[in-house]
Amino acid sequence: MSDGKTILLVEDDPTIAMIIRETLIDECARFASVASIAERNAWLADHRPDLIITDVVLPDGDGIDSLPGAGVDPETPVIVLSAQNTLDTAVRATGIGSYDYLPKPFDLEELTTSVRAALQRVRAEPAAKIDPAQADSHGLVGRAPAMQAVYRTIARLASNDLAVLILGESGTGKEVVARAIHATGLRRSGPFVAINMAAIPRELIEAELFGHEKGAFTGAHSRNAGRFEQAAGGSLFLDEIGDMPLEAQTRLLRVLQSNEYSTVGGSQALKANVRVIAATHRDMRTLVADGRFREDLFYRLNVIPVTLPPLRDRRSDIGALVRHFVDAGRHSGLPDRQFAPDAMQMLERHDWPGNVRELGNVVQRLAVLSRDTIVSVRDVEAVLTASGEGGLPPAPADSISRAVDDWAREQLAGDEQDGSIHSQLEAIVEAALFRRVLLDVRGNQLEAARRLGINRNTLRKRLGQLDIDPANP
Ligand SMILES: Nc1ncnc2c1ncn2[C@@H]1O[C@H](COP(=O)(O)OP(=O)(O)OP(=O)(O)O)[C@@H](O)[C@H]1O
Repeated sequence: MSDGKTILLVEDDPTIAMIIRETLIDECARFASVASIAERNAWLADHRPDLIITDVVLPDGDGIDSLPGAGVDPETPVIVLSAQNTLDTAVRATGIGSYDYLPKPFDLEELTTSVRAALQRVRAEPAAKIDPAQADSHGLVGRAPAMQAVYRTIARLASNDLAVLILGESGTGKEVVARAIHATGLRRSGPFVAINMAAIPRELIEAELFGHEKGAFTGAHSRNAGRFEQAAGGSLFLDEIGDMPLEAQTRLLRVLQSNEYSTVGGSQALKANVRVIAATHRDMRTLVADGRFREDLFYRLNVIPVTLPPLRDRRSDIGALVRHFVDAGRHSGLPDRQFAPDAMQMLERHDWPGNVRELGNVVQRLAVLSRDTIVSVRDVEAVLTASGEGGLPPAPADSISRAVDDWAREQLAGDEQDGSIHSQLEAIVEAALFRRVLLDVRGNQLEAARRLGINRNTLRKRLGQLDIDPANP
């Protein structure tokens, strides 16, 4: 028990108020409970609480927005309870300097832990003031419990400049979250600059990140600003950080440690003025264990990890996401659609290996393909099975390039580099492609060459080299 402490609860639901009182009565000397903003303000006129616990939606207004004018000592910790459960509420709660934000339904043990910490005044970092007009949900749709932890972390990141690592399967929304972290953070008036480590040839990564001087390497005809310079004052989003080559990792670590960098070919030390937000779909601990990612850089980036749950772990958000994608489609000219209840249930049951991105693609396809304004379960079934078991692959070109990347990594990790890696890959890819096309055209080489868009003689020669029998591929 914290001696002599007073807790004020602002909650209009009498049942919740009673449960909270029962839970916390032994944690304080005095427990006051009010049910509206007017009652709260009247109580505050005569008392000074050591902690305020407040609901957001109250009969006479918003429990967060009305608090700053209520004459409370700004140092008083506030715990916000809300069933609104959006990033907006989490961010606004942080904006008033609240101690904690607990989405409803909340866990009573969690509430007790939070209350004890607040009463001992182990305060969180001072919170940034968020302009309520700016605080929408920053493109993030969904209120499932699994997303609440994400919103709370984003809200806590708003008041500091720490590096962030966003983890999650492909298509779970890592880039949307990176943008939300930027948009709610201290650097929101600065630029948001993104760079994808997997999309840039390894020999160019350092020049892309740090810039280069004129003549630094062949083809460097003029000085070029790197992403660190472009993002100055803002946030730098390093997407697919797990794919960053080791040499670039070493440089990045040095920059994060010293806050200084120099351009490729330059000698002057420049000040790094960015918040680094990194993301990857890869398992970082495996990359570290395999020696493919520097452990010290991993720990430096992993101070505040944000782990995005796969869509199958937040199925209750699927309805809201479907609505969101239908609306987005409508704005870009697609027809408006409703979903029959069983059609929606089928979408909710699906496992979504490509996560939110795959759901977005499927919804937009359904909006186009469905003949009726109401999408039926048959429409959904047809689209989900269109590409065989497991539904639509999220992005075929993407999965091919990732498979190639994994394969190439293994080859390059081997001791022997005989310069045949390109021709080996070509043989693997061509053989698979030729076999599929030959099967499709029942061994007709002329037709196969036509579909492949290559010369018939070239095809015949390659089939010989690859030892493929066109009649029995
Ligand atoms: N919670 C969300 N609310 C609304 N849209 C979302 C949400 N999550 C993801 N999306 C949408 O899904 C698509 C994929 O999201 P995003 O590109 O952020 O995923 P990612 O995790 O970065 O994927 P990858 O690992 O393949 O780069 C985007 O169109 C994005 O707008």
